[in-house]
Amino acid sequence: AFQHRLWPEIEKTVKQQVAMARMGIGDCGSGWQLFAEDGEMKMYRREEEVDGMVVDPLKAVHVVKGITGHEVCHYFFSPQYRYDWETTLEQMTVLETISDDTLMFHQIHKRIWPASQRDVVFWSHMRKLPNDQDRDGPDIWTVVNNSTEDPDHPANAGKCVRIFLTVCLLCQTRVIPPKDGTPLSRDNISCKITYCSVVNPGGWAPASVLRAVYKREYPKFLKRFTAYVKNQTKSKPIMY
Ligand SMILES: CCCCCc1ccc(-c2ccc(S(=O)(=O)CCO)cc2)cc1[C@H]1C[C@H]1c1ccccn1
Repeated sequence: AFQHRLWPEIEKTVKQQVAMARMGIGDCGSGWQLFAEDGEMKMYRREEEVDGMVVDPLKAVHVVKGITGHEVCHYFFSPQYRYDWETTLEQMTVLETISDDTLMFHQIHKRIWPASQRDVVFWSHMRKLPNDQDRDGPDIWTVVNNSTEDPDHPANAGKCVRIFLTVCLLCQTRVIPPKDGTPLSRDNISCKITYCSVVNPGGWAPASVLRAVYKREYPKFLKRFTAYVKNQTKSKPIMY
């Protein structure tokens, strides 16, 4: 297939991000601290600063009944649904359709007082991965979003401060076939979701403001997004 200029970077980043997402939290010695918990959802962060700016890596793990990894990645990747679940989104533009599973976006997010408004340009790639642990187990699906440059959208040219991010959504479907051999239903499936993100807020913002924003926004985002996928899929055939 035609090699897009970004393809080598996409390949490398996807492999790297999937490997990191698959690594567990490890023991508390690994620096991950649990900062939010809600039922099956657990959110961890590491406190890290680059040039005095908070860039705390985040890792969330969640198990959601009744949906598959393919469905979670489909609704996360596809632009037509994003305004339904991404509450901090003010504007989203698809800059380029690189292939049917790879898009480039420009997003302007709502201003969060007292910080200035942010925007981001990133490529987004969705992929099915072989389940190398359990050969005949269901596939693993992932979406990786990674900041990139776009000559038509130079950083910090307008009113927004450009942020930089790397996000990996890794989904493993679990199927527990019913004993009595009846056909599979959504009661027999669940999805283990691992969401990893590192956001560099671009221009300076007070560490206390950023950490408060993340503490509020990330749990809200993951709960709202997964509830959205359950609602969208509940009366549709299962997409494996
Ligand atoms: C002073 C705040 C500076 C940072 C503002 C900001 C910008 C982008 C983002 C962001 C951009 C993309 C993604 S995604 O996972 O790729 C999905 C596609 O939208 C995710 C989060 C986050 C935040 C921070 C609000 C915080 C926040 C945290 C989770 C969700 C929403 N908002």
